[in-house]
Amino acid sequence: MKQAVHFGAGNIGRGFIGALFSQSGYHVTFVDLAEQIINQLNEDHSYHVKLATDQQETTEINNVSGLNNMTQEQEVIETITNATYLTTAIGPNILPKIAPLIARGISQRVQNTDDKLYVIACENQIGATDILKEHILENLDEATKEKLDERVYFFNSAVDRIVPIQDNQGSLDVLVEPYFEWVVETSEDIPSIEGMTIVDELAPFIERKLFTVNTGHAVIAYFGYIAGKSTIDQTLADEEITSQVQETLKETGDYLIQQYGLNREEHLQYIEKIIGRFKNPYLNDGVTRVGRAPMRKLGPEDRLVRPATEAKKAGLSYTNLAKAIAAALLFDFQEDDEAVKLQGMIKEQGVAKVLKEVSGLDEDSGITKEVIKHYESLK
Ligand SMILES: NC(=O)c1ccc[n+]([C@@H]2O[C@H](COP(=O)([O-])OP(=O)(O)OC[C@H]3O[C@@H](n4cnc5c(N)ncnc54)[C@H](O)[C@@H]3O)[C@@H](O)[C@H]2O)c1
Ligand SMILES: O=P(O)(O)OC[C@@H](O)[C@@H](O)[C@H](O)[C@H](O)CO
Repeated sequence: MKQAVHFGAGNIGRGFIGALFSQSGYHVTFVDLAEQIINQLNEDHSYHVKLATDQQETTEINNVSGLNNMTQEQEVIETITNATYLTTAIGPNILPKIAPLIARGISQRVQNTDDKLYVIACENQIGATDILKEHILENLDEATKEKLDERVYFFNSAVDRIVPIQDNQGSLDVLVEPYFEWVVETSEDIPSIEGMTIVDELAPFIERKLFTVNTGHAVIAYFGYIAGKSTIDQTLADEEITSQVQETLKETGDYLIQQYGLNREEHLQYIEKIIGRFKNPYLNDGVTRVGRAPMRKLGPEDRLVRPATEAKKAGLSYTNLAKAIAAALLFDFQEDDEAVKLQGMIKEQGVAKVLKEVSGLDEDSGITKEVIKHYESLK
């Protein structure tokens, strides 16, 4: 049986990427440090993906197993040696941590076989596979690096499916929204995977996704949090916040339309479809999940700051994006390590210095001034 090894047996791992490999006839080995999930995968060898709809249509996912990357390094290396695909959905900040083990797997593999391995990071981050590749290369010797050509391929991708935190302790089953899109950038003729879309150029797809789905989501999460809401769909019942989302997505939309020559009508329909997805009442998706890791989300290339800087460069409006950045700076959820750290930094250094350090924005830039104005009125 063809083999896929997937790092991150969490919501997207089990609920989307791993499920597509299994449905395409692969055995999927999930690699994770969550001992309970790994044990259960090895006991059950299957789980269910349930759609967040009225009917809860359910698909059984088979041929799955698990390995713990902390305690079963040698087994992970063996699995990489035999795999066709190596994917991740583990969180952008974790990629540097898993790269050394992947590098060891690749080193052993290229000694043993000329078969091709396709590496794809499925994270909400522009160029995530390129970043993972850099970390892997740092851990390879020159002889191995020379053997990568035509043996190990690295493809960037964009991944879209809302999978909330699961409310079913002790079960591997995953509730997911019906919609999904997995776009992979390559010109190679690669083994086909059900549900994977191949494109020559990823930039318009990942930017459209990140700066519409994830920007919109972040706006709802941060304004919802401030308003004391607990879920995304509940927050959208607030008309003021819904209109804030629409105004912000008009700003990212104007940038995307100009940058990629998108059709305005089609893009407006894309926005409406996404807002419809956010309203799904069966998902029960928490504002604290969607707002998680605010320092990552305030990064210079991420969903709030990048469209604001691009809009500014293009002479377009960015005031609603600045307001969303201000709302993100007020996300003080105590169970989120980045939120706690960010609040400490703001207290110590003030907003302008934090925006410089976290978002790469100059202290006297127009965006920083606009963010501070909104921050003062929101707090
Ligand atoms: N959930 C979604 O709606 C969604 C949609 C699209 C993309 N994504 C992206 O997919 C990625 C994963 O998100 P998720 O929602 O599935 O998160 P998640 O927390 O459900 O899953 C992450 C998994 O990684 C594991 N992990 C963390 N650190 C690890 C380490 N050092 N070694 C091994 N395993 C480790 C965790 O135990 C967990 O099982 C993120 O980049 C996210 O942005 C998520
Ligand atoms: O995963 P994050 O933390 O980058 O972003 C939170 C959500 O916006 C995200 O997980 C979406 O649900 C997902 O990107 C939908 O495709």
